[in-house]
Amino acid sequence: METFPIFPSWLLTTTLVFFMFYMFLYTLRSKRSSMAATKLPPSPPKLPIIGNLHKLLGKPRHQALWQLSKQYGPIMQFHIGSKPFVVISSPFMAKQIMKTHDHIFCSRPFSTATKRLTYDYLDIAFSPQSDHRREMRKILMSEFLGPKRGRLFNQVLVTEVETMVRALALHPSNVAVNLNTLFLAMVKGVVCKVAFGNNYRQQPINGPSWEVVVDEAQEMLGGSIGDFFPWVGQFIDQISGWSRKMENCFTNLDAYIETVIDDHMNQTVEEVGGDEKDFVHSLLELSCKDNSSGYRLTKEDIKALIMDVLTGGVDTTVVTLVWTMSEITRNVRVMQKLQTEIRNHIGTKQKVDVTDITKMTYLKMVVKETLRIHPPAPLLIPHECMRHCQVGGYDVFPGTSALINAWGIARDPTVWGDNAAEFYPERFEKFEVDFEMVPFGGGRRSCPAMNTAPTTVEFVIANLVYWFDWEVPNGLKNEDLDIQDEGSLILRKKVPLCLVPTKYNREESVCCKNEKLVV
Ligand code: HEM
Repeated sequence: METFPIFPSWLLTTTLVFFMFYMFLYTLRSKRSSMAATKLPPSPPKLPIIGNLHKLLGKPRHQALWQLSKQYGPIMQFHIGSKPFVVISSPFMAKQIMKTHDHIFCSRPFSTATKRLTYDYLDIAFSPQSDHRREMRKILMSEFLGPKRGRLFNQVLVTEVETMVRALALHPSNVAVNLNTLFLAMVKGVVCKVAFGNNYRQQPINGPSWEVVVDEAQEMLGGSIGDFFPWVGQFIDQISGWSRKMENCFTNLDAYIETVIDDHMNQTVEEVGGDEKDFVHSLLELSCKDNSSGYRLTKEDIKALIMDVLTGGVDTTVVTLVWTMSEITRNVRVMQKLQTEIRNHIGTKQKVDVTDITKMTYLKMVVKETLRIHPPAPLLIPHECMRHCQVGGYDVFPGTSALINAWGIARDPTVWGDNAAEFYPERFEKFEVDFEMVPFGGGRRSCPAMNTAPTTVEFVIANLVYWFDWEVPNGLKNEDLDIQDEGSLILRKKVPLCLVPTKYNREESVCCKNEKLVV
């Protein structure tokens, strides 16, 4: 019996064969035409397995990528192992990523360390885009960086800076001070006192010191072999000891944060005191009730927020202070002009107030110029693309990470002129900045402290150059100060900054060595 009486079987078979052949041709054609329509950014030739990794060998990443961008253009496709990147090297392309397509490039890539150190992506800085992350960012802005905490922040900053200035005034004459150590103690003091109520210097944490653990965490956040070479890389992470080191680092930091939270939970209402509430007190309050968006913080959320403050807030500020002092010391003209501005402004007053800073225009230009020439995060934090889009006429697909070369863009002579490599703060008298320098990133993932952090740096620098003159030790000229850098996630001065302070004698307007300071 025939199955389809009005359709003879030979006709059915022939139709089916033709249909399948047509579908095959159609698929082939559409595949070809979609390939032809896809325009990927230019890319250096890749090697099997490692991709373009070999192109990064022997030089810091931001420098190697900047060099390659000269050959391949302001948007360049790049592979490290199996992971695709686009490297962004011009203000126009940076604007495309952080403004035009900000809603598409506002996620972050996965990595083993970011997942672990952020309590499975409960934080702000390293988590993929989500409603939870937006909520966390709002909380940090209102409870730590906003005006609510402003009074306490200024109080603590002034006290810590006065302590630092007093210590410097008592320093033996002609002996160099290690400013890296000094700045770290001061910034840590400010951040910890505003966030936790005290420095927690004495708190026991298992194993290495607080500074070592935070340093290690930052190094780990830069990525591991396993992030770029699944399977083999993860195996290497295991046998090289990286995974164990990361686990130890997490355990140490978590123990520290746990101590801070438990101490706060054990405090009585009287101990807390209305005006003196710190960041952790506020977070704990938020964990007892829904906030205006109907969200209630968990203990893990609080830990992730503290982790962001520790890993994001301390080192970046210290590095900026070190670079600012380095540049003004080696640029004697800038130092003298800055001292004149500050000393004229303060006049016969007994001290520098936070409010004085707003009127010091040259000081602001000096800090801005430092952030231009030494952006602490030279490639920012990668912005991950969430869906297909076109950037500068090229296709970029989801899962691609954008590395924005803040370091290269801010030194480009085609943008900044022939003196791009020179430390010249006066350039900002005329230059209106848009995406020509992005030391704080941009868009939804920009640094939430971009308005407050420069003020902290300005206040510290104003005090240091007001109260002291600075010299490079060992008879070297100030102009010869070594400013080599190192690092990938954070770009630091390679050798610690050691300088000799000489107290400024306000009465005689001459310098006399090592007098007691009246602050
Ligand atoms: C001079 C000091 C600072 C510099 C140069 C700096 C720089 C940066 C940069 C480059 C980013 C990445 C932006 C991007 O990917 O587009 C960032 C993100 C971030 N910074 Fe800062 N930062 C500084 C101070 C601080 C401070 C004091 C805090 C606060 C506690 C902080 C908290 C954060 C957080 C939470 C993020 C993640 C933002 C997000 O992904 O939404 N930073 N910072």
